[in-house]
Amino acid sequence: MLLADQSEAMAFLFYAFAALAFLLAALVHAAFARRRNGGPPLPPGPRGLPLLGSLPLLQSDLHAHFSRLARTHGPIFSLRLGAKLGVVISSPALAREILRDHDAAFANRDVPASSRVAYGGDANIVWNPNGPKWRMLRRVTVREMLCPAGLDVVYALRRREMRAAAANIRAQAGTPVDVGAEMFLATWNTVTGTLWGATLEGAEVKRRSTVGKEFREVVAEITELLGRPDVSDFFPAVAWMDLQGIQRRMGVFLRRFDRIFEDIIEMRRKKEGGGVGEGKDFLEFMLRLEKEGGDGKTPFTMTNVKALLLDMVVGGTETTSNTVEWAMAEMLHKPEILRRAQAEVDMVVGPDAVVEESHIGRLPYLAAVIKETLRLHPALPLMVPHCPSATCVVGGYSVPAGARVFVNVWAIHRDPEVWEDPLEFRPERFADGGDAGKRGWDFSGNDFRYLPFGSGRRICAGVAMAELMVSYMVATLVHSFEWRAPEGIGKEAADMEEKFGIVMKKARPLVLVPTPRLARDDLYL
Ligand code: HEM
Repeated sequence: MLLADQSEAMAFLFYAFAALAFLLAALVHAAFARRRNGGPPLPPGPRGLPLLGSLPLLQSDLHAHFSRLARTHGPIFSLRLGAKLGVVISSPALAREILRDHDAAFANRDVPASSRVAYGGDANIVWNPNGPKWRMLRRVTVREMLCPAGLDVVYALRRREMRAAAANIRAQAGTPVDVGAEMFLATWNTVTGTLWGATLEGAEVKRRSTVGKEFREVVAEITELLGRPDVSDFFPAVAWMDLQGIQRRMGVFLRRFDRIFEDIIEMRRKKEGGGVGEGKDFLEFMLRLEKEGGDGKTPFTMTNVKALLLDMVVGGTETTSNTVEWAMAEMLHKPEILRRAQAEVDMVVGPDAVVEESHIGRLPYLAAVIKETLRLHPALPLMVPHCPSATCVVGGYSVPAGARVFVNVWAIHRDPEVWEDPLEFRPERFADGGDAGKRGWDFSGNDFRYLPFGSGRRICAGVAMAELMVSYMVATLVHSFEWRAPEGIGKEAADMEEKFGIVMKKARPLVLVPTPRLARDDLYL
């Protein structure tokens, strides 16, 4: 239960102040009622409790909970969350209406109170409304950092980090290794290296893992808080009280990142003798843009610099490393898939060489493994909620402006109407002969039955980087090592329980024992 972990005092305060919000809720209700009289009805849905609606009834596995509700109420349903209306979409046809037919209206966000703590909530890409500012932030980020050409420039950095990760795992051969933690560190170093050209200080093995763990925990906390329904969002009148303490906790984590960003910017400025140099990394580019005051049409401030850094380190790290962790967990359960992936990489790379990014295009089975992983374990199971700027008709129902719209991509990816044996991990469906393979389903979001990165204007800005990093990491892990469960634990080492957050993770970390399988030891250096 959402509110089960609140202290009694908090609960008392909440119910006391909820009364204040009653008036607001009544007004909203009246507005909805007027709309019902004038146009199509609101989507059906659970009745919920007076005033609070379904808020206290939400379950912590929100994606699965919504999926269960869809079975009763249909592929579009609404639920009252305090003074706000939530709408949940669980079918490809309706996702298409939202993300293609009404893309302009739905390409907006309902900024959570916890995100306003971060640079006001509208200085970055993720939470900016569809408009010139968002377009500019997204354009410069993709053009300068995340497009294939921008990524090519920093291949050496990705290679160095991947080799360091392989060496680090090699050093732990025969002992249990936390696969997600290793991959997080590699991703973190790659993303921050691409942003400001630096890896974490103190690269010796011990230091590497402690620092990686520290940041992983912070990012995981942030994405968990972002996924948690917050009373402040549903009763704006009492938002200032921060009854669940979500804004306060978010503030602590964000101040930590802010200090890191300030230090890095300061160091960069000192290095350049007070000015901004001609360097090639993304920070350098942003500092120049900030100095020029923007692109001539839209201003670009220091707050934007830091907010974009935050977007990248929060949006680009855990999403990627969790996907690798799920892929490895699935393969532990199906050794024949691991064997087939290894055979493919062995054939292309050979046993006395290491995987390079240039090999990836020649690994179609590995690509199918990754697509299948993202089908069953989409990193953002409810995407980032959308919010229509105007009332739209979807599936014959009114979706009012300002509603919080969840596209349940997790449910769509497990829909038996779309997928044969939907709960089976079967990469073959994405390989050449498979149904999804024949249909050419990829990450572009053009087919609404498969959209792990979203679709339309708000599609993930980092698709190219994510695909590259996940493929490179999984290829390296399966090529360089044999993997088995730790002694006495068996396949429980890779139990598949999920922990919901805006980014979904494994409830328990995947811990496996690696054995080197490359021909020579020096290949791990
Ligand atoms: C496997 C890895 C990843 C997955 C599955 C993923 C998936 C997604 C999804 C589903 C969205 C929301 C789309 C929507 O709301 O319609 C999103 C947004 C976003 N992602 Fe990713 N992502 C991944 C990695 C990355 C990386 C590596 C970066 C950058 C370094 C990144 C940057 C962003 C940004 C900036 C947005 C916000 C886009 C906007 O609101 O305009 N993501 N991602």
